[in-house]
Amino acid sequence: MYYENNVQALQDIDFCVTQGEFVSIVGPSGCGKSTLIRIIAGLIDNYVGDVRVAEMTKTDEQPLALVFQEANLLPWRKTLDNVRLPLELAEVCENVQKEKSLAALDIVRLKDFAHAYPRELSGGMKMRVSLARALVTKPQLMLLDEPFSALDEITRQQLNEDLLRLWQQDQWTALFVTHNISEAVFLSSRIIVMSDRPGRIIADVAIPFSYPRTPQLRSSVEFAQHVGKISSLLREGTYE
Ligand SMILES: Nc1ncnc2c1ncn2[C@@H]1O[C@H](COP(=O)(O)OP(=O)(O)OP(=O)(O)O)[C@@H](O)[C@H]1O
Repeated sequence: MYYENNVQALQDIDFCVTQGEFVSIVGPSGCGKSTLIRIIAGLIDNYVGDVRVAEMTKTDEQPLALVFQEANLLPWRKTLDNVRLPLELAEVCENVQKEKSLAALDIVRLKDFAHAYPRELSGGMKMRVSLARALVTKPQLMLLDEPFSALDEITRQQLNEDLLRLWQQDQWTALFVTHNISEAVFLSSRIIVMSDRPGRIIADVAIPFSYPRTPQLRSSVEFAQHVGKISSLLREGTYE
C-alpha cells in the first residue's frame, strides 16, 4: 500500500483472524500498523488487495468499532451523552440510547459518572468511556490502536484486565495495536509481528495461556519467556 507521497507503508500483508480471537499487532514505529487498522476500518481505500470482515451474526450488531490512543470525547457532552453518540447518529430512539449507554457505562464501571463532563475524569476513566462508546454499538470486531499508551503502567494493567473481561463477556473479535510487548502477551491469543517499513508480517506467534488470565500471569517464567521471544523477533527478526 502506497500513500499519495509515494511512501510505501505495507507490503504483502496476508492474514486471517477467526471470530472471537484476540490478536495483537506489534512492530517498529512507522511500520504501518495504524495504516493496516485504518484499511480494515474502511478509512483508507487506495490499496491493492482484499479486506473482508465476517458477516454479522445478530441483527443488532455492528461490524466493527474503533478505539484510538486518544479518548476523543466531546468536552461539552456529559459521559452518558458521549457514549450514546453512535446510537444518536444511527437514529436509535432516545429511551433505547439511554438504556444501552447506561448498560455500557455499567460494564466499564462508570455508571456513577454518567453525568460528569470529560474534564472531571482521569485519563484511565476517559479511556473507559471511549471503550463504552465503542461497546454500545455491539461490534463484532474491535479495532484498538494503542488505546492505553498514554496511561501509567498500573492503570494500563487494570484496563488490560477490564478489556479481557469485556472481551470474554461479549465475545467480539479484537485486533489490538501496541508497542508494549507485555501488554500484547497478556492480552492476546496470537501476536502478529511486523518488520520495518514497508511493513510485512515476520511472525505470527500463538500465546498459549488459557483465559481468564490473572495478574499473577505477568510474574510467571513462561510469561517472561514469551515477552523475550517477541522482543527478539522485533530486534532481530528471529527467535533467540
Ligand atoms: N496520511 C499519510 N500520508 C502519507 N504518509 C503517511 C500517512 N500516514 C502514515 N504515513 C506513513 O506511512 C508509514 C506508516 O505509518 P503508520 O502510522 O501506519 O505506522 P505505525 O506503525 O502505526 O507507527 P507508530 O507505531 O509510530 O504509530 C510511515 O512512514 C508514515 O510516515
